[in-house]
Amino acid sequence: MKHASNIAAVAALKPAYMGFIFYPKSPRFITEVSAELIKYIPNGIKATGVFVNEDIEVVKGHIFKHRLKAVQLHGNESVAYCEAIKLTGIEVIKAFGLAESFDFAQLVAYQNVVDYFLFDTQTAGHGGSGRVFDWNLLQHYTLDKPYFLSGGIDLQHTQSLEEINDPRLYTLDINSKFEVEPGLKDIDKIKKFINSFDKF
Ligand SMILES: O=C(O)c1ccccc1N[C@@H]1O[C@H](COP(=O)(O)O)[C@@H](O)[C@H]1O
Repeated sequence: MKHASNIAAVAALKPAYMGFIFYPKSPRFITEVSAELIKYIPNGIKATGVFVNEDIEVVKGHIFKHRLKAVQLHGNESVAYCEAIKLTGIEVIKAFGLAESFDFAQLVAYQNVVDYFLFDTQTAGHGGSGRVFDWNLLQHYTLDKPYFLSGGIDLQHTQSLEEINDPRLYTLDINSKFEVEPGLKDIDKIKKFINSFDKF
């Protein structure tokens, strides 16, 4: 999210979270000017900073400056790193890129530190790929911690998403498939997506 009127239009749809990408290599990277717009997000929506292997003091700076309610960590952030962010009092969402080779055992060490896991598609770019992973891999996830499902979710996935019967699936994270251009969300398409569900 980068543009004031687009942020307001998405906020009007009342998502639980709105994400702002503080990763310089992303086409959705927000500058200082666009980061200022976060303050216009209503209290009921969690303004979320998305970071990739960022210096922890830089993350903390954004948390306080922009009054973030959550951070979404998309790199190789350690358990200790997540713990330090958690001490700031905000919600920590730790993202993992899934692929056949993914070792689910590594999640055990994070489970008591983070609020949610986020399962995305494993790519070199760390996220925002628009690619879907094989959701059957989630059969190997044995912990109780609820998770966000992410990675290339599009309008065409509604029915398959409805069929996922997993109480740990906390919410869906949509991104690049609902854009007119990077950082500019397609409001009509998001409305269609929301209205196509009975659950979520
Ligand atoms: O969106 C990005 O550019 C991005 C860059 C680096 C890390 C995370 C990023 N976005 C997050 O990636 C997932 C999946 O997005 P997509 O649906 O595949 O486009 C999502 O959680 C975004 O918040």
